[in-house]
Amino acid sequence: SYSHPQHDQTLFEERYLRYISPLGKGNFGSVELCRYDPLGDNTGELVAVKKLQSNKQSNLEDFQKEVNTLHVLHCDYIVKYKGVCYSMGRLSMSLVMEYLPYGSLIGYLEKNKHNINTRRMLLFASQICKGMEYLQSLRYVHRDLAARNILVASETLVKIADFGLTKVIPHNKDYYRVTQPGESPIFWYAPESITESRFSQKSDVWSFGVVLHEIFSYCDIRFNPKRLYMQEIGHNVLGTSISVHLANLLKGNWRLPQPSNCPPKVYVLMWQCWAHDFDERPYFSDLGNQIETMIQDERE
Ligand SMILES: COc1ccc(-c2cccc3nc(Nc4ccc(N5CCN(C)CC5)cc4)nn23)cc1
Repeated sequence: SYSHPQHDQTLFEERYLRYISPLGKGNFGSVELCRYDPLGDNTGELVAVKKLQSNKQSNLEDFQKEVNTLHVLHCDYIVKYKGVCYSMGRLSMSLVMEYLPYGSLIGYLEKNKHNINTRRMLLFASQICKGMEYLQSLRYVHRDLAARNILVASETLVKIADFGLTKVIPHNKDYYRVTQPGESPIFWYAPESITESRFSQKSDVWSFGVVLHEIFSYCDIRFNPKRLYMQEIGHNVLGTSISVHLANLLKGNWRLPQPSNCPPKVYVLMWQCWAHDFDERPYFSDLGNQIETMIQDERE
């Protein structure tokens, strides 16, 4: 049966949404930990609430698109959307999502690096692959796949979050061209995204390779992709923009170095994701199969 959009979205009443603490700043706003407590006795559930930063019309439209994107996604490896909360008489709105207690992958890996083995890192990588496979089955391109946007639900489960930059590929094309580059995470971008603002399932695969590098570097700030690229480009680049230097570096086949604790077979996987020609990059289904095989082989 046809579901009316406004009835389809679960409505959270602002008066029951109790603020607890800040969780972070995203693309279009801040995310806060709240308890939705209609009974007023602290038995309500903890939720992550993404507040729209400013009531600029453009942000509201983009935010509504993010809500519509998340609303249709149902996957164990994608952060669950719970509903919306209107405030200021529907002038402002917030996105209500499930709260994942362990936070982003960056903080988690840094804090727990000494008791996370290769097997667990491969498990997280395979879950991100499955989440991306699901996303692509709906013709979505995430465009901001990075460890900072992966959340940890438990010691054995991670989920993809932050769909602020996600786009749907039109049916007659296999890529999406962006007009407003905005604040671009170019160090996670494929070459064609840097030079032509071209985004596809294969540019998300490139970014996944960078996420693999982050995971096997335990998200150590010293080996952060931006830092490693800038060391190679040189910090005092003048004139031409950094993205031109980065595109040339990638064209010349320079890639992020093998992290110290990274098994050679995983570094080979990263290089598959970083093929300059996007047609040579594997699909997330191929990557998922290769990683599953590595997990079986991991005796640890
Ligand atoms: C970019 O900032 C964020 C922040 C939160 C979220 C988000 C969306 C949807 C669900 C969700 N669950 C959590 N959990 C969470 C838990 C702990 C922390 N940190 C605890 C330690 N603090 C020092 C930093 C925040 C951050 C997020 N965050 N979160 C997305 C992007």
